[in-house]
Amino acid sequence: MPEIITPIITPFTKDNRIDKEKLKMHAENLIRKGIDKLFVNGTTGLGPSLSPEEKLENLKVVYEVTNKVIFQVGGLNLDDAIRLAKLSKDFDIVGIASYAPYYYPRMPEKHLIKYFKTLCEVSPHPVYLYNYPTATGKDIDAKIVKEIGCFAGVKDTIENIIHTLDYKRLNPNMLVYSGSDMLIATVASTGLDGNVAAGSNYLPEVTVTIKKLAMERKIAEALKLQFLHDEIIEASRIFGSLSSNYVLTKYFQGYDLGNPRPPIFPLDEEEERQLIKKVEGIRAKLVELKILKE
Ligand SMILES: O=C(O)C(=O)C[C@H](O)[C@H](O)COP(=O)(O)O
Repeated sequence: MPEIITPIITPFTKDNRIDKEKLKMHAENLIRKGIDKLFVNGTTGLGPSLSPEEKLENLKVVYEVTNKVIFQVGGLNLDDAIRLAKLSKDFDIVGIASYAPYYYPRMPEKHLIKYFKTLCEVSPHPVYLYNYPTATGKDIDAKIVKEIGCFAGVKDTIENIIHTLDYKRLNPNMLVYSGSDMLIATVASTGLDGNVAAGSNYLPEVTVTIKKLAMERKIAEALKLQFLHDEIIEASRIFGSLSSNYVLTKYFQGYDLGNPRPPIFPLDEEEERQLIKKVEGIRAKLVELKILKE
C-alpha cells in the first residue's frame, strides 16, 4: 500500500535551539493522524542548517514516538555523514538517507557515486537517496542510481513524473517515492510507493485521505481534495514554503512549532495575515467535507 511520509518540520526556540518538546508533540500528532513514516532532517526539516549533533538529536526525539523513521544524514562533510550513519545502529529505524552534496558546481559523477557508495558501505540500515536537483544542483537520476546499485529506495523531488518512474523502470526492486505534494492523487496509477509530502506536516488528514481515495479508485474525489491541497501548497510558496510551513501547521493543527532557523526567517505579521486569508476559505471547505474538524 503506498505511503504518506512526512518530512517533519524541525521546531526551533526563540534562541535558535531545537525545541524537542514541540518536535515530539508534532511527531505524535502526525502518527496519530495516519502518517506512515517520518523523514527526519529533510528540506522541510531544514536539514542543511542542522549540525551533525542536531541531526542526531532530531532522530532521538522522533524515535521516542516511532521507529518508522528515515534518518537523513547527508551534508558537505562526508565524515560527519559516515559518523551519523554508524551511530544510527543504535536505532531500529527504516533506513538512512542523503541528499547529494550540494553547492559545489561541476562535481565529477564518479565523486557523487563514491559519496553514496561510501554511505552504503558504512550504513547499518538500508540507504535511501533523496534526489532534489533544484536544491542540490545535482540530478542523481535512474541511470546513476543503477550504477551505484545499493539504494533501498529514492525520494525524487522533481515535477517530472517520467523522471521519477524511470527509477522504477531501471531499478524495479527499489522503493520510489515522489517528493511532491501535488502528485498524491496519481499514486494509484503510477505504481509509485507513495509521497514524501511537506504539506502533510500541516494537513496529515488531507494527504492521507487523498491517498486513500486514490487507492479506492475514487479518482474524482481524490482529485477534488488534491486540488484544494495544491491551492494551499501554492499559497505557501508566496512567502517561502519553508517559513510558511510553521504558520500553516499552527493554523491547521492548532499548535505552535516555534520558528524556522535563519536564513529561513519567520513570516512577518502582515505576511502571516495574508497567508491565512488565502487559505481560510479552503479550510472552511475541508470542514464542510468533514476532513477537518470545526
Ligand atoms: O522537505 C523534504 O525533505 C521533502 O521531501 C519534500 C520536498 O522535497 C520539499 O518540500 C520541496 O518541495 P517543493 O516545494 O515542491 O520544491
